[in-house]
Amino acid sequence: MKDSIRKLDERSDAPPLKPLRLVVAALILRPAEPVAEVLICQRKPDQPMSLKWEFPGGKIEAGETSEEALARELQEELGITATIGRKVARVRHKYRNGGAIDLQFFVVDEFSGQLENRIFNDMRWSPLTALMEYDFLAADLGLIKDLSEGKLL
Ligand SMILES: Nc1nc2c([nH]c(=O)n2[C@@H]2O[C@H](COP(=O)(O)OP(=O)(O)OP(=O)(O)O)[C@@H](O)[C@H]2O)c(=O)[nH]1
Repeated sequence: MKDSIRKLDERSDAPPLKPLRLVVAALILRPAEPVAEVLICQRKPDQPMSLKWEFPGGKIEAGETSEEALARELQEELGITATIGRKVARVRHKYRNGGAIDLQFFVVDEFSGQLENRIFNDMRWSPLTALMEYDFLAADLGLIKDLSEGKLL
């Protein structure tokens, strides 16, 4: 008993934990030969983790479902109205700055509106098999390996 109380006390000296950020991202697909293509986006030079590639999306806000949050983000970032499809992956990742994220990926193969780059440094369609050529955010690495090897879709 004494032991566990001491351990709790020790822990209270630690810096406060950063809250887990709940994030959703989209694999927007379009048919192509010989393999389907997915939309990838590059972060701006002045953002944290600058110039890394990621999938469009962002943080879930209070009161939103994952799908609602993703539809909102795609409207804000790309100007499209997307139909959010099935969830294909969920990963937890701790970045070195101490921030942890819980990231869910959904397929989108239907949207209306004209795709428009509103916030990214660059944006392009990549064949699934070419994804490993891009410098992606660390949390995405397992997913892009699976996608590039045809394991997930
Ligand atoms: N949209 C998106 N975010 C991702 C991916 N992978 C990944 O680690 N993230 C992280 O998830 C968070 C998404 O937050 P956000 O899009 O709302 O805002 P942000 O980049 O300005 O981040 P910040 O508010 O933490 O500075 C970021 O910290 C981003 O680095 C991904 O593939 N897509």
